[in-house]
Amino acid sequence: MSSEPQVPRLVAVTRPLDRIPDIIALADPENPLVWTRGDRGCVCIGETLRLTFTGPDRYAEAAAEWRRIAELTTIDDPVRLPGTGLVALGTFAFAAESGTTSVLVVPRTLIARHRGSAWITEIRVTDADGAESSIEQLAGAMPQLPEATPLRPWTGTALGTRAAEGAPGVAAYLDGVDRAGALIAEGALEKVVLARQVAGTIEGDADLRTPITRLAVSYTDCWTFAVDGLIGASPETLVRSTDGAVSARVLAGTRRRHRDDEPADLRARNELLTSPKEQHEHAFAVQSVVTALAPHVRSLQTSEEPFPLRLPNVWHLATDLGATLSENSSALEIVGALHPTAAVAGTPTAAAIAAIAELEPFDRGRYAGAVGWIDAAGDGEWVIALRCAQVDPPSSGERTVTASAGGGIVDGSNPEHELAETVSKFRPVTDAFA
Ligand SMILES: C=C(O[C@H]1C=CC=C(C(=O)O)[C@@H]1O)C(=O)O
Repeated sequence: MSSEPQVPRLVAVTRPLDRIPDIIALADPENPLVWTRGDRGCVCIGETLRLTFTGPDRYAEAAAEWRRIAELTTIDDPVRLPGTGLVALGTFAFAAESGTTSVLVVPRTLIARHRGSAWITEIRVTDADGAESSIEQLAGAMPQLPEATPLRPWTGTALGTRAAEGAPGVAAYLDGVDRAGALIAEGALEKVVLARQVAGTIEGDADLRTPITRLAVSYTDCWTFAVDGLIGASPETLVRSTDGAVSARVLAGTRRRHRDDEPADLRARNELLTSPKEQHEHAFAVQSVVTALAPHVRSLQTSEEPFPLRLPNVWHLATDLGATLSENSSALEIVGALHPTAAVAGTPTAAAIAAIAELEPFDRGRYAGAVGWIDAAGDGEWVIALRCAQVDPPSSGERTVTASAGGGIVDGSNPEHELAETVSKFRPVTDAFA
């Protein structure tokens, strides 16, 4: 259900910057809003609008509301690059019945770079912000690049040992994988993705730019994000949509990296590429994306066979997809059509979701949902919220950090191996918050 029954009228002004900003350094240390990969990305300072959504129609309602807002927004944007003009960042809950809200945040100030170009965007509500309300006034008072505040020392936390409240411990997770295997053997479903959660605490005023920087520096093939307390670095692109061109990267199938032992690392890679079980698990994920994307696109092409994607912690089987939009769908509408893919739910989808509800006795929150951004044209980039943790607001001088990781269970999955795989998948977050 939408929290904003009346459609606000916004103004957005973008101007080029003559200096390339350090995106992460400019983020609010305690409430960072960041989206970055390599020489691209943005940081947002302040909020002009926050839209919240819950329930089974959260993606569709967000997409419809964004369309209405974008139509009514006055934009002054001479830069005209992906992500200039009006933009919102968002993070969505995995499950329809989740107690966690899904949000779209329209920033007050957005500072971004795209390779050698950089810009600043200011966004306001026209009829609520007094002197700043008209586009002329906003354009006449554009701020310069702000100075970053100094980084505060990081004290860290040992994430990874304590199960999150209400989440299964190691024994319960192993039992869940066993029971999933039994459901698959009975023919109730073919694949289900089971996750577990671990928790830790950080100081209430911890400077979150440290874990974000660590993720961005180490996971250069991933999108590093910080949206409404959800912080992570995801390798899996749900959809990237630019001027009618759509792309996606599907991942499923994993082996731990052996970074200190090259022969063992190559063996792990080759095992992954030749394992019928991993190929099978991967094929379900690709099929789910192709089926969901097909009605919205034409000329859908995929890489011929899965390729090995090397990340610092794991190898993944990966398939890249490209297509052309056949209708005027926005990135959020495509996200709604794709979620949840078999990389995070299973096959068939409904049976997998039911099995997750039965075998995973906790709310995934935004883990395995979508996180990304959208602009006024409906273009954007959305990834699956993997390799991430939710940082709660401070309470009694501390903030709880809850990290989630899971893996696909198919016929022949071994519970101990699945457990080890979750440990490898937690590593980006446990290292970042260490
Ligand atoms: C569910 C997760 O990863 C998915 C993405 C890549 C590989 C996966 C796998 O091999 O099971 C999972 O489908 C996770 O990281 O929590």
